Amino acid sequence: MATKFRINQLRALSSTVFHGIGDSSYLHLIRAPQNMYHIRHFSDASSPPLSPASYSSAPPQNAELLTAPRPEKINRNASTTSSVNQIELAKFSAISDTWWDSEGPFKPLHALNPSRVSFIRSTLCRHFRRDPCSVRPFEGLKIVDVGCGGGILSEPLARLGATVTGIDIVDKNIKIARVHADLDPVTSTIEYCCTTAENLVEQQKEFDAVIASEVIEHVADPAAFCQSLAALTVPNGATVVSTINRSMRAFATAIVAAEYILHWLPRGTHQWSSLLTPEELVLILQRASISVEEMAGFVYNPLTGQWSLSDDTSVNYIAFGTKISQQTD
Ligand SMILES: C[S@@+](CC[C@H](N)C(=O)[O-])C[C@H]1O[C@@H](n2cnc3c(N)ncnc32)[C@H](O)[C@@H]1O
Ligand SMILES: [Mg+2]
Repeated sequence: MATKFRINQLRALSSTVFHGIGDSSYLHLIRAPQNMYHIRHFSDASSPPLSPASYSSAPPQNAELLTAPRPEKINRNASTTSSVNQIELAKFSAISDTWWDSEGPFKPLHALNPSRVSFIRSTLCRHFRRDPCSVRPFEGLKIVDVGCGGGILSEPLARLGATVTGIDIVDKNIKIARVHADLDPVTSTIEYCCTTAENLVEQQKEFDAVIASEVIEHVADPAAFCQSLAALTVPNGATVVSTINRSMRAFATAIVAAEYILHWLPRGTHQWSSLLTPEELVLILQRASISVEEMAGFVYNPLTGQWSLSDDTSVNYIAFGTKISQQTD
């Protein structure tokens, strides 16, 4: 049974790629214009959308994750810090005064920013029916930037008109984000808070769009983290997650080259075992009631030193999903 039909019409226009992911779910990734994939979920393996031969014969790379039991629902009244990984936080705390040094340890995030803002702008404009040519297309939208760090992404979102809340568990990051945002009256409207997504869930906060960029690979429990992101998203709202693929190419480039050869990032920034493949991310978001509808990769051009959007999700990628409305009896 297909759980998503909205993008049916794209099938006629685009080449299709199928991935078998586990015993009971399939993803149908449809190559679409603008270097993006559109995604359909099939939850019944007994009636796949095309012949089984269309599916990848390779087994899922992380079968144990794909077959893991569904995470418990977040208890809004319980105090939980399921996303906090103290070792990861110590890494960010150690380099927190370099957030706005575009040649420092966060250089890759500065370089990535135009491409991820472009993806977020186009997907949110489509979803919320905003004019992408408008100067402030996000006017009136409440957005939370979860794991905002120094505010590299929060600031352009505020400039696009959104009412932005930036949260991060490292207090030093929030202080630096605050000081930097206050340099410009437009970004000084950002509300920064040292907290976690699960704490905001406890406070019953909700946002039109929830963004967690380059954070999920640093949290203790990605599935519980996605549950929190979903709980923070209003029904029919948007959730955007970007991260690094657990592929051999990502190991060679994002870890070996970036950390050990080019020294873009401190050694040990990323743990191979903490990375998620796009299929795994789509599944855990789906289990959290977020239906991923669009995905894009980021590719780095060593000649220009710039990143751009691509259909190559083998290293860095970003996913846009919508919160499935719960049916009430
Ligand atoms: C690689 S940085 C990304 C910063 C920002 N999203 C960006 O892309 O520019 C990851 C950030 O997530 C924060 N973080 C990690 N785990 C967190 C958690 N459980 N709750 C909130 N923030 C967290 C870290 O402190 C760090 O600032
Ligand atoms: Mg990272």
